[in-house]
Amino acid sequence: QRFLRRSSCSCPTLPPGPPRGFLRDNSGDVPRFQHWKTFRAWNRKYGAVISLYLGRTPVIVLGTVEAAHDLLEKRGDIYSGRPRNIVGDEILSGGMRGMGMSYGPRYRRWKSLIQAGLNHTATLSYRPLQSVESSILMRDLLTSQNPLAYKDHVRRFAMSIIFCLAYGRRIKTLSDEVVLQNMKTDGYFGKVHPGKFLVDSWPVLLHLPRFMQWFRWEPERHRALDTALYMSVMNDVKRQMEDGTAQPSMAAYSLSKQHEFGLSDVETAYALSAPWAAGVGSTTASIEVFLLAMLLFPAVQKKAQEEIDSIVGHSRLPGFEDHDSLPYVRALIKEVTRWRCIAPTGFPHATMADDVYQGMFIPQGATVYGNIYAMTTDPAVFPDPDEFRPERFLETSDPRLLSFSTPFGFGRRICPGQNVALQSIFISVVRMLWAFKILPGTDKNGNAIVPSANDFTSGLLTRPTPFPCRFEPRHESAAEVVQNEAERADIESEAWK
Ligand code: HEM
Repeated sequence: QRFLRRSSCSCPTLPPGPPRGFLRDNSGDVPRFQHWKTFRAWNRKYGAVISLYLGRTPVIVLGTVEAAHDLLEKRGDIYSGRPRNIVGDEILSGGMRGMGMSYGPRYRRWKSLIQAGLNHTATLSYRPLQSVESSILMRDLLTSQNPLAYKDHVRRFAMSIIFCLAYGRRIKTLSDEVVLQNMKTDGYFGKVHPGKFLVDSWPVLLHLPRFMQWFRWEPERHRALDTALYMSVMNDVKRQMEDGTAQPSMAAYSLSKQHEFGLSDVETAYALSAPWAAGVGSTTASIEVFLLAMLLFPAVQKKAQEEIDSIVGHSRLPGFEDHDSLPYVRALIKEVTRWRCIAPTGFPHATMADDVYQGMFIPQGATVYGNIYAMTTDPAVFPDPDEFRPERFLETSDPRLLSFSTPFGFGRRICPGQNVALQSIFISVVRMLWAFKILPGTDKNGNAIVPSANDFTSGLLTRPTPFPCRFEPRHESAAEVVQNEAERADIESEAWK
């Protein structure tokens, strides 16, 4: 009612957008598959700030970095909420997953634990761990015969880093019981998006007698499983702390300071699961995007390898100490995160008060998407956006490119794990480039299977659909150095047993 009145008087009106359909609802116009493409088309047609309705909720989509900066960053006091997600956040997660929490005291308590584990100094301290895991990844890639096996190796690499920094223990194989349990959680969580359940559109159903609230049954069963898993991995650390065998980890630190964070046991357990929930799929998908780009743009692969050879030579693996001497590789990684961003609409923010921007009314309770996909493919900022061209980040003085972090979101909700992610990506990417010719798989006649640049999954996160990829040692010493480094890593990794 309020929104209708606003838009039909002389007060500022909602931003322009696609024509409202039946009951003013645009849900039918938003495809289930890769909805970000439609959002981008609307941003191009109607402007940098557009509005639509999903059910009864006004939705604002921001299509340029400037608009995202003006609103999500500069007006963070208004734009840092999250939309209500009854099934996903309230029923399935008991309101304990920080990513879905609205901005307020509970979120800030959660965030202080996350910051303690992912701040700049903590992130630098994970480099030895990331180095060890990447050495093991290199051996996995060198020795595996199956051209699709890299997916599991990369996933194990990303998972083990996150699990170690959160709980101080490695994941040696994807058949680890904790991983198998977690797959059930992840699988279900991925399916719980707002709009799927009637109660998200009709919260009045929450007034039904509880035994009649059929929509609770399945998520509540999953919540019990998730809680048991998160508590059990945290309690393992508690026991190790009592025995004096605990490794430094986010869990050990936050348990030792639990009263300062002001979180209960179960809230702490859920907070510790956040890197796991947000950091594994995203890092894995980014490394897959890197591999896809290397198959499709072999000249870029070669140029990066030449840079690495000139700085590192052939007798040792590159490491973090080489980071600052490899500008092309650094630009290549930025381009990986831009060329095919893996969180195309970010995670939705929500407004906590009414606002007016450039004469347009943005109501309290609106869902606000930063359209990362539109921003990272804007030809005015990134000419020929489908081209994978690291040079665009080197031959520029445009501040938007020099401090490029768009793929990680905006303002107070910006990804707190971005530096952990970038370190994992750097160390794996630079070592793969050093050691291997990254080549397409071949069919039974020996012809290269060139993957599509556009075949991606849909969801909150997107990743390339699987494509075969081969890893061929680039020079005489590569295999030997990889094997030796992996043996050393086996010994060093004992620290995180
Ligand atoms: C390349 C890899 C990654 C990408 C592209 C990425 C991207 C994002 C994006 C777009 C958001 C939403 C920001 C917003 O609301 O504006 C986000 C949030 C978040 N990310 Fe990441 N992320 C990555 C890796 C990681 C890693 C490795 C971790 C943990 C170690 C992590 C932890 C989180 C958490 C906890 C949030 C929620 C923050 C909040 O709601 O306040 N992410 N990420």
